[in-house]
Amino acid sequence: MTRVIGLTGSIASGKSTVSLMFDEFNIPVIDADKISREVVMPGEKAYEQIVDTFGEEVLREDKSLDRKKLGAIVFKNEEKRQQLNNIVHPAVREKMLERRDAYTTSGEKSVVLDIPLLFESKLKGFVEKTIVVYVDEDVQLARLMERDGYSEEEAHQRINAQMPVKKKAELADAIIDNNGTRRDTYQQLESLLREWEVI
Ligand SMILES: CC(C)(COP(=O)(O)OP(=O)(O)OC[C@H]1O[C@@H](n2cnc3c(N)ncnc32)[C@H](O)[C@@H]1O)[C@@H](O)C(=O)NCCC(=O)NCCS
Ligand SMILES: Nc1ncnc2c1ncn2[C@@H]1O[C@H](COP(=O)(O)OP(=O)(O)OP(=O)(O)O)[C@@H](O)[C@H]1O
Repeated sequence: MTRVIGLTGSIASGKSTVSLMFDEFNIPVIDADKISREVVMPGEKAYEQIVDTFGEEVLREDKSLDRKKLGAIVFKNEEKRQQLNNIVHPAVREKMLERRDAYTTSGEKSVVLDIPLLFESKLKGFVEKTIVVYVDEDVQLARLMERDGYSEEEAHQRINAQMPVKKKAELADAIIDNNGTRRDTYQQLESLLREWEVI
């Protein structure tokens, strides 16, 4: 039986950083953010729906999606964000499940689903156990502003678009505290996977 683990956290809490660490244990990761980019490529159904809903002004000259522009619209306006979610999420869910099922069918020992909105979108049923990558809010804000060059206001808008990471930590089966060094984080992950007998 394949162990299906859900990995989540809040924006810039360190999901991708932890996600990469699973490579070292040869555990495959299905990345919802990555899939959400695939399903909005020109020609895809979700792409057409986004253009119909938000207009040509969210496109670049080459007709690909201008993610910065769309982000600036949806993180300022909850109703618009909901509209975008209603377009993108069903397509992401379908692809994620297809890939999860391919791993379970091929008899993989374990697989990780990296889903930023695991709790918000009520996807807990997709996985057996959940890990939340936790950081304190001041660390999260600083790392987000540093990584993406957002102003404090833009960074707050994005953080506020999700359930607070503290609340996610309360819902998790396990918490990885990513306030320290990457090495500290790696060690927590390794001991958790040993405890769960995944490695
Ligand atoms: C708005 C978009 C175009 C901005 O793209 P951009 O390249 O700037 O950001 P990216 O996709 O890398 O997302 C970065 C982080 O933002 C957060 N985030 C993204 N979308 C959302 C959302 N709808 N609600 C709350 N947080 C979100 C996540 O933590 C994600 O890891 C893009 O995020 C998007 O299409 N979002 C809707 C789909 C979605 O919910 N994706 C996240 C989970 S599948
Ligand atoms: N332990 C750490 N020490 C220092 N910097 C870190 C640490 N963990 C992550 N970072 C940095 O913080 C930023 C956010 O991390 P990461 O991209 O992994 O977050 P994320 O949760 O995947 O974000 P998103 O939700 O936007 O996809 C990155 O610039 C990353 O390099």
